[in-house]
Amino acid sequence: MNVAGLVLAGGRSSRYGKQKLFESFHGKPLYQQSLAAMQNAGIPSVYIITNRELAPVFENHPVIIEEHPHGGPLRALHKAMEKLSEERFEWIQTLPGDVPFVDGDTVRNILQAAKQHPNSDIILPTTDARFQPLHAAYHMRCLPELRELVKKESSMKALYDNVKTHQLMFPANHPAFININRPEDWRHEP
Ligand SMILES: Nc1nc2c(ncn2[C@@H]2O[C@H](COP(=O)(O)OP(=O)(O)OP(=O)(O)O)[C@@H](O)[C@H]2O)c(=O)[nH]1
Repeated sequence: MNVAGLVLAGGRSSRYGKQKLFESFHGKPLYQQSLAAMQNAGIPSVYIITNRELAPVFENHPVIIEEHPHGGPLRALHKAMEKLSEERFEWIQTLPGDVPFVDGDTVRNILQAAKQHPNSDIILPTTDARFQPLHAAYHMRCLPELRELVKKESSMKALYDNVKTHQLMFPANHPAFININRPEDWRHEP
């Protein structure tokens, strides 16, 4: 299976008060936990999608730059899929960049489900009855639907409602899905 990793790293961090992705966690910028999780899961090609303003900070890493900053995850996924559609990839595995406890096993489980359900278009993790579309695997077959939804300014939910989505259940309170929105969220270490 040919998989590209994609770390979503172009948010505003308005609730955090400054860019949370570069906060130090275990001596490294927070977003690097997501890169490490992808690499530990055996994904050799991992891209960061971000905007023009933040891009220079990721200087040593392959970056995809959005034309319109802060367009949200659906637009970011669309941009990355267009960009990578000429390459050999079948799936794009996404991760947000603000998840300190994400790990390779979680990503490996999602990709295992992709192998077991080859006709699915999305492997959508679900925990505590909540969908986790920023931690999902998207088959390249989603591209035509993504093009339509971006024109309509739809949300991520519209995508997983409109294509063949396989839900993958994770236990409640799974640490890989804890994200940092505000400075006080660091208190909730698992
Ligand atoms: N590339 C890209 N990443 C995004 C975008 N919006 C959010 N993200 C990323 O998605 C993850 C979750 O983001 P959120 O916490 O929902 O949004 P945020 O804009 O970072 O923060 P708030 O302004 O507080 O909502 C983070 O890693 C963000 O950097 C976007 O428009 N483009």
